Amino acid sequence: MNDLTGVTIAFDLDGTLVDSAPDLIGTLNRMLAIEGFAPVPLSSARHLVGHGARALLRHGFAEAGATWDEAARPELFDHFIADYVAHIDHLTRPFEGVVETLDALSARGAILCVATNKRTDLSETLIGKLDLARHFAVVAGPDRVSARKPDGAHVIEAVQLAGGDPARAVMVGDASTDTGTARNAGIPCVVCSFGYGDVPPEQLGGDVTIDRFADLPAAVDALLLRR
Ligand SMILES: O=C(O)COP(=O)(O)O
Ligand SMILES: [Mg+2]
Repeated sequence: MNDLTGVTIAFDLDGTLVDSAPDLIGTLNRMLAIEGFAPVPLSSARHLVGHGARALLRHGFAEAGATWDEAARPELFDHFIADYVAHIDHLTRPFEGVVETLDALSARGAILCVATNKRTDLSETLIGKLDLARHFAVVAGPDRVSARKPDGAHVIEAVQLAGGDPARAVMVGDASTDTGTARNAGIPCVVCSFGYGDVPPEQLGGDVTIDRFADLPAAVDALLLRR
């Protein structure tokens, strides 16, 4: 096993480290119920997670036949956040193998950080409640950096905040936002097929696809060898 000292691995959060769709869609469905609309099924709505809360609301409302008009009803967004915070870890769990794999990568010297389109405060709350905080040098939501994914600046600045070198970084994600970020930043990308991607994983434009989180170290080794 190679030494990973000097390598930084930047993780997407929703759909990559944690299976958070049940709680996010739960909040979406409680809001739809208040507005008098039927819930959207988890199976058809999970691919909406990964582009931030506003995108989830806009597309989730559309899927239910409702209209998300934040300009007319700004209180709805605050309601979404309050409801989500109240339920943030009810059903959400790390994907299988996450804790052991992060420990193994850290033990080999890698710096780990998070680059997510979920707001930093919500991300830190969730990561704390799931007892994952010790793994990460920094958790960077879009509000902690100068631009949000798929802008490459999001992952570059997250890696720098973690004390790492973007020239020796790898992105790990589940959606087009992540592969786009990696491409824009000029860093390689591992795609997690078990996440919330909206197209088949091999069409996302990543460098390696993994079907289990535990396969990540081998994927990182393969990418670093290729470089
Ligand atoms: O959609 C979100 O809330 C953020 O999702 P991400 O962690 O996949 O970037
Ligand atoms: Mg994601």
